[in-house]
Amino acid sequence: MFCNMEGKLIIFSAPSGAGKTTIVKHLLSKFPDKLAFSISASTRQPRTNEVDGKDYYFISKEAFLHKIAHKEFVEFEEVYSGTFYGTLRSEIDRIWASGKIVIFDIDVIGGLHLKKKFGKQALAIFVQPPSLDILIHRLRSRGTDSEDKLKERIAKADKELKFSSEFDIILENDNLEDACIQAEKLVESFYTNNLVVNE
Ligand SMILES: Nc1nc2c(ncn2[C@@H]2O[C@H](COP(=O)(O)OP(=O)(O)O)[C@@H](O)[C@H]2O)c(=O)[nH]1
Ligand SMILES: Nc1ncnc2c1ncn2[C@@H]1O[C@H](COP(=O)(O)OP(=O)(O)O)[C@@H](O)[C@H]1O
Repeated sequence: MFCNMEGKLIIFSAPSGAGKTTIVKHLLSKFPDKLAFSISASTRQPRTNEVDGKDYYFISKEAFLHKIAHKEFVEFEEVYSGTFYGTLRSEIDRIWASGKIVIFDIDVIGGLHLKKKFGKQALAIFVQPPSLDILIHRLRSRGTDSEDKLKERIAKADKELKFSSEFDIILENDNLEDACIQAEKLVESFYTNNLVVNE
């Protein structure tokens, strides 16, 4: 499928619990005419309040493998054992065709893949929690994961925190309001070409 290479992308990556979904949702409500969310495909079960076709395209593993075979993903990963997530090329095309910037909530390795693929078209932001302990506390308080799933997320988080320096920007998420204001400034600067990023 045709992929217009002129558009822009803003990537939010971080370990689970750092606050990227919260910040991305804030930005989408603040800039509805500028940004649109890349809805990933995922094989995980929807959480309460998550909507198919809004938060994710929740699909079976068979359907996911079919999409891999048909080269429908720009990137995909088995983020947690047995659970796949992927960015659909059709999402990027759809959003660029509407004249908006694509915004992503994606894991750290996936974020770095997108940055490598799109170079300076992409602003890659790493959301940094104040500490691993606080991140664990946020994950537990969110109350969406079983103890086993929490352990897997925490083990992965510890590794992912080491990749922060590979991103264009590190955004501290200690006080949520401050982080959202900072994120708004980054979006506006990137949108108006006042923030030049590396290849
Ligand atoms: N590589 C990749 N990761 C994704 C994609 N969509 C979501 N993720 C990431 O997969 C991880 C798990 O997401 P989720 O199950 O929603 O859990 P949460 O991060 O704990 O809220 C998170 O780091 C997401 O950002 C995608 O399309 N590709
Ligand atoms: N700065 C913050 N201070 C306290 N709690 C936060 C902050 N940012 C996010 N949270 C909360 O932490 C939990 C994890 O945030 P979430 O956005 O789901 O993270 P992620 O998408 O990175 O996994 C959520 O319950 C969210 O409301």
